[in-house]
Amino acid sequence: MTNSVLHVADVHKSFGGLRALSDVDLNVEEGTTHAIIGPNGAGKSTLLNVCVGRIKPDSGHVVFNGEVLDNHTPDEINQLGVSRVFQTPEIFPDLTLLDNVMIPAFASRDGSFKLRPFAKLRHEAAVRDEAEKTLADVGLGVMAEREAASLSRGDKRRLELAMCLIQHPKLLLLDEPTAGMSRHDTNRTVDLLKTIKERGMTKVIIEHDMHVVFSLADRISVLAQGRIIASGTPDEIKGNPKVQEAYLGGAH
Ligand SMILES: Nc1ncnc2c1ncn2[C@@H]1O[C@H](COP(=O)(O)OP(=O)(O)OP(=O)(O)O)[C@@H](O)[C@H]1O
Repeated sequence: MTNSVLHVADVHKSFGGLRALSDVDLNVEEGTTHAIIGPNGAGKSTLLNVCVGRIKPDSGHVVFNGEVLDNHTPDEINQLGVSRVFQTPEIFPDLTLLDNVMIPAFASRDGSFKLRPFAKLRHEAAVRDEAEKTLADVGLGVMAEREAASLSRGDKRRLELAMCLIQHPKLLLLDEPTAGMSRHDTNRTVDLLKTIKERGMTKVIIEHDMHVVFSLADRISVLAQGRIIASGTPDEIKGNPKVQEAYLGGAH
């Protein structure tokens, strides 16, 4: 029997007169990679923001691992095991890569990092080892002592991914992880995400690059004008005329 890690139930969200999400239902099964695709402005980022508690829906619910998230802050949702890689990487530019990865590791081991940041130094050696290993996993091992500001855009995204992975999230949400990357960097990122998939981590990925989507996704949901117009396996989505009309046959 499959196990739903993330359940989005009948979510609505408007910004003023604009309906960004209407009647959105989504089920993400444990260990799968679920892609959300759709044209620009379809509501994909809004949906991820609702899932991580950055945007509160007007109605409907998000349930993670059986827990209703309605009243949880983004920090609490992160502590429950949900991590997100943003469209614009959220890193500490003045710190080294190693420090960037150690910070969320302290947070996930000891509760909110903001509370007692340096009371946790006894863990430092173990955390440092794991941070070095995680940087190596994402291909940034040799740059561990460099300042994060000096990285290329693609490497910043890989760094942010390392910052998520070290938290061992149950659910990883990726908002256009290959946007702006060269084909070479995109392929490296796809390989990395495949490795993570082999470890059984559940992922939701927003992506415009269909090569990436069809390389990684077990299931795909298509958003258009704030509504899910189709959900299914990659083959079902490829053959769905509504999807071809709304998305695949369009500008993308
Ligand atoms: N904070 C906000 N205030 C007002 N309107 C917003 C806000 N956030 C998003 N929107 C609008 O909601 C709609 C959905 O935006 P969203 O960013 O979720 O789409 P998207 O599918 O992620 O688009 P893209 O692929 O271009 O990133 C758009 O019309 C956008 O302009």
